Amino acid sequence: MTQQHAPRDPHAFIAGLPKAELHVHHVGSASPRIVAELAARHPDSKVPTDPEALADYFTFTDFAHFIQVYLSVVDLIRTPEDVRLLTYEVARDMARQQVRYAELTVTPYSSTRRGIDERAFMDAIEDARKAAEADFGTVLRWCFDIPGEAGLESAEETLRLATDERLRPEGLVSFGLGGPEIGVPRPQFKPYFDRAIAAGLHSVPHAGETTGPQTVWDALTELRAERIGHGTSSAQDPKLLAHLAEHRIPLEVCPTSNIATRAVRTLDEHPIKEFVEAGVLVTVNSDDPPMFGTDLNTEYAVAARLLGLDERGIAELAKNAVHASFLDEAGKARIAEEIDAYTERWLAP
Ligand SMILES: O=C(O)c1cccc(C(=O)CC[C@H]2O[C@@H](n3cnc4c(=O)[nH]cnc43)[C@H](O)[C@@H]2O)c1
Ligand SMILES: [Zn+2]
Repeated sequence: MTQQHAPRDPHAFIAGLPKAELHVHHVGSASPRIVAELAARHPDSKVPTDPEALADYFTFTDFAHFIQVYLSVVDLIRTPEDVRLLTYEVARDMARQQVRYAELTVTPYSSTRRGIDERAFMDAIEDARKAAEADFGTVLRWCFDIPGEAGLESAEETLRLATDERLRPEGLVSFGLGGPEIGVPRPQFKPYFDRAIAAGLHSVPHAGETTGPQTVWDALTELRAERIGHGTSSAQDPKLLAHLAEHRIPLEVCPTSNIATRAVRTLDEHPIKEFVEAGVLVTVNSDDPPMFGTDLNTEYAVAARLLGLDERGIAELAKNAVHASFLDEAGKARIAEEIDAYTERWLAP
């Protein structure tokens, strides 16, 4: 990606730019409006509904605190109708930001272990996916992730839900691994990723978000990662950066998330520029946008500032996500052409 003079104010350009998002969590995308609606359905919850109190509740002392709060929102989702509402409304919020395609990370284990029937869960996400595509034009695909800290039982269960022909949803494209990394070594999940890959799923684990570059190497060599969730600590290892660049393994970079969970101290210390300078394919993502007080458009503005990009550079960044996606080639070409046409219209005198 070439770096240029930063545009005067990139926000308006970004707001209308067609985009793809590759790293965004299902429950972590619940807006204050959705949280309030779910809390009204289940008034015994400890999650506040008042937007100001919620912003305070979504201020994290560290990554472990973030996961604790995240799970309290997971506890709000109790019925298949909750799942459907959440999914459909998340797609509505994406469409408002001109997101044409998103791979949404869903943790089915967290819902089925809380008592939601597995068949009803799959039907709810699929029903919402189809309705969202018809109503908003946003195409959703699923990444089912293992909540690693919940142990190998959660890996086995996630694999079963992802590969059982009677359950596996049509929109499922990939298999992931999320949650804390400290004390959760990646290699133990190799047999599950091997079976998921054999069943035709792409491998997209989180790695190097809260631990060092060895976790990224493990994700590549043991889990056969095709993209890396975060990969922030890759910046500490020049050989790893060269490997990522040479093998065209994209990083799913989520700048504001890394600050909110205190994985990185400040935005100016974020290594996104080092990734680009090393030739790594960078995609920009929002992770858990309302929890981190952000959205995808804001993440593009942050990346544009850190990388010194003008409109064409920002459009290139948007095309990186399209190329790194698991959409078919015709679908990729359609969105890439839309991005080019939008950019040319914007820059026309
Ligand atoms: O659901 C449970 O019962 C459960 C039990 C033990 C541990 C867990 C988890 O660790 C769930 C973590 C959950 O967090 C999601 N997530 C959202 N954002 C991020 C992120 O930035 N980095 C890593 N994980 C993230 C992820 O989808 C996990 O499934 C659950
Ligand atoms: Zn994530």
